[in-house]
Amino acid sequence: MIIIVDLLLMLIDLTYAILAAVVQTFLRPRLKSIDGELCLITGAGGALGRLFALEFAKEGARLVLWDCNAAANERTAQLARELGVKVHAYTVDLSRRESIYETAGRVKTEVGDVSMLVNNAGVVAGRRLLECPDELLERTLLVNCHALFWMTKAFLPQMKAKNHGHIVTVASALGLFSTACVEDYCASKFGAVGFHESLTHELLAEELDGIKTTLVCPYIVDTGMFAGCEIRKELRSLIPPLEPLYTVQQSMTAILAEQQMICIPRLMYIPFLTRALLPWDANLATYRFMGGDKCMLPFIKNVEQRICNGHIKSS
Ligand SMILES: NC(=O)C1=CN([C@@H]2O[C@H](COP(=O)(O)OP(=O)(O)OC[C@H]3O[C@@H](n4cnc5c(N)ncnc54)[C@H](OP(=O)(O)O)[C@@H]3O)[C@@H](O)[C@H]2O)C=CC1
Ligand SMILES: CC1=C(/C=C/C(C)=C/C=C/C(C)=C/C=O)C(C)(C)CCC1
Repeated sequence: MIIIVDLLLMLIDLTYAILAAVVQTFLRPRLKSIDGELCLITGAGGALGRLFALEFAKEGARLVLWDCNAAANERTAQLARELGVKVHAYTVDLSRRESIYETAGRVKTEVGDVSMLVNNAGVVAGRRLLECPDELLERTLLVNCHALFWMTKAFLPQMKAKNHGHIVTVASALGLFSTACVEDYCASKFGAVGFHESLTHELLAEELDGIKTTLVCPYIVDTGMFAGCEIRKELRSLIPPLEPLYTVQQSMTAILAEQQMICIPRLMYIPFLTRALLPWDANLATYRFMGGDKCMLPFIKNVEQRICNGHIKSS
């Protein structure tokens, strides 16, 4: 008898959740205030990280900026300070667990409790699997995936103590569906998506409803990280690479609306769904038609060229 009641309650919840999601698609979401929150952004010296920092600064958040590139990070810090917020920049190597824990300890004593964590830093090997040095493949997993464990272990306890916080995972469309020649990246971003989902379940199971999570899954963004990656010529104007500022503004709206997940552009929900719904060969046929199967080849060529020209190291 109890199971029948539970089943009915579940069906009501399910219907409500679907209707709410449909309605929210058409309504302007209510955005929360983050004025005075302490927000830590990783990869803050990079393209999206810098824009995230400036958007959080505009919302009045105090910033803690992490990056391995001290000069680029300091530049972001300067730009954010010009917007009138307090900024603390730290040089850290996210591929090293001890570096994360040590820097997290310094943040706790020197600045205070972080209430918003934006795990944005990311890398890609950009080589064919069989030609890629092992260390480079490992680095992608360490930075894009393992660092999420250590960052969360370092900062979640403070959030739990107050039942207040927000953890943002910048993953990728390539964490939801995959393509050729980016095995390291897809493995790490699928890992990041799984991490985000499991953490979200854990927080809800513990009734820590004051700690929010948001997963950000963009398509190619014009930051240079995937320079050369392209789909079939005729379809490029239909799904062009994203502008970095647009990507960050869309992500900010999702974060401030406490949205669980965002695909940018929305069109990316389609390959995400079809990957699960259609047979492998049907997906393959659409990938081939759209040039999704070989989209990374010019990117890999580009990286090879930059190695030849000495612009990047071979290992
Ligand atoms: N660009 C794109 O097309 C897309 C990007 N994304 C994701 O968005 C995020 C930001 O990407 P984007 O801004 O384009 O990339 P960038 O390369 O511009 O920025 C990444 C930043 O992270 C830093 N970083 C790299 N490794 C480490 C490390 N071990 N420790 C500390 N910092 C590190 C980089 O430093 P340095 O430059 O010195 O290496 C850089 O400043 C990434 O997670 C990426 O995977 C998702 C979808 C599409
Ligand atoms: C595979 C594939 C596509 C191409 C996707 C691309 C090119 C994604 C690139 C993403 C990047 C660079 C993410 C970085 O984090 C299409 C055309 C949407 C159709 C469906 C299959």
